[in-house]
Amino acid sequence: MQKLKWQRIVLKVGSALIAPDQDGCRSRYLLTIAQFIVSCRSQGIEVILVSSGSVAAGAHLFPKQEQRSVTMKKAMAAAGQTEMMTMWDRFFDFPSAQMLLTHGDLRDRERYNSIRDTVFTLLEHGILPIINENDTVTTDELKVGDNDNLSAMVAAAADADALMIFSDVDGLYDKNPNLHADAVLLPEIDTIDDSIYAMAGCATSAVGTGGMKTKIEAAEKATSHGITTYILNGFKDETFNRLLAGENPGTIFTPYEKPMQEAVHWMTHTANEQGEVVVEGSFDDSLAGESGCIRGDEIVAVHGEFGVGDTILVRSDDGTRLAKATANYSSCLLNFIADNEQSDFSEKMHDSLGPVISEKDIALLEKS
Ligand SMILES: Nc1ncnc2c1ncn2[C@@H]1O[C@H](COP(=O)(O)OP(=O)(O)O)[C@@H](O)[C@H]1O
Ligand SMILES: N[C@@H](CCC(=O)OP(=O)(O)O)C(=O)O
Repeated sequence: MQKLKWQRIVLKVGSALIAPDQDGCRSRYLLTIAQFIVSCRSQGIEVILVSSGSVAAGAHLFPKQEQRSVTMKKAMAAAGQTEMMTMWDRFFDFPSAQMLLTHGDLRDRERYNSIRDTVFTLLEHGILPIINENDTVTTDELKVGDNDNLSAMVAAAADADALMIFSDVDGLYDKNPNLHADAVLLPEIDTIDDSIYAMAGCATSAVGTGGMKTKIEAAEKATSHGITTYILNGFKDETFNRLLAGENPGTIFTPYEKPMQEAVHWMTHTANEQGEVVVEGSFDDSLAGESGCIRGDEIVAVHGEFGVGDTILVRSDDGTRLAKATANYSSCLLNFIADNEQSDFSEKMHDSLGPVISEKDIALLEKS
């Protein structure tokens, strides 16, 4: 076995691997994944597991005809999560730790930092973090909604160098292989653009969420942070043998040559904007001015409610999304400045508090 090049990897395991018969957890596929985790760790690679499957694992505890409602799925997740953790834990002779997260946690910078600290501390002590979305507490507003995107956010937070998404197909095909017999597997993707998204269809299994679309979104998030991303078939032993031999058994997405810095990546891909400011004219006029920041008197309108430190969207008055940024002023104060445009209040605020947003806290978005 050759020495693998990764230092820290995130493995994402889809529901179909956890509960292939939709009748509780099965060890059939997990045993091979667990052996892969053990092999990686024995080579000194730090592993973080993002495990889907709590809903699928818990389903058998509830009557079939009642399983459709959101409330019932939350109950299935609560019961299935314990079953799933018990199953994982049984495979290892080292400790594992459960972390249940929501998008609400990840997009709050303090909670995000706390998640990072916990992951690093667990890894330092040889404990395997096993992460899932906290389905029982999430609302539409607070959830990531699929573990592909969650795993990419986790990989970025953990500064991983590879993200491996184990699913029920060999990788990304030019069209859904479960619907088209002539679909062709794409072994390597260098650039993720609309043509790649156009190939992605929905999940066709009863337990999957998001299909290929969310896996490509995850690959985009991860590769922009310099993380090599794979989509792989977790049903096949061959996948793991080939990975350990240093080969690519599925689809590999190559990382950006110039990855985003961690804080900019978080702002772009994880933080939700709490509100927005509209600035006059183009990006070049407003953001790249001589001070490299936005001043109160350059703001045309303020939408939503946000406080100091919240992430906001900067939009130009023609609707273009220019950037995400950390607000140095609250929406309340900005509205006051906008309402008192004629006075010298804005100038005074700028002199005393500094710019509304400053260069170091801006993540530029592509012009659309
Ligand atoms: N272009 C494509 N290439 C491969 N699979 C695709 C494609 N488009 C849609 N799919 C579907 O995506 C499914 C995998 O996604 P999903 O069911 O959500 O898996 P998981 O539970 O592992 O997250 C495949 O079983 C397949 O039906
Ligand atoms: N959090 C959910 C998994 C959601 C999800 O993304 O599922 P999958 O598409 O199988 O990775 C659960 O544990 O059932």
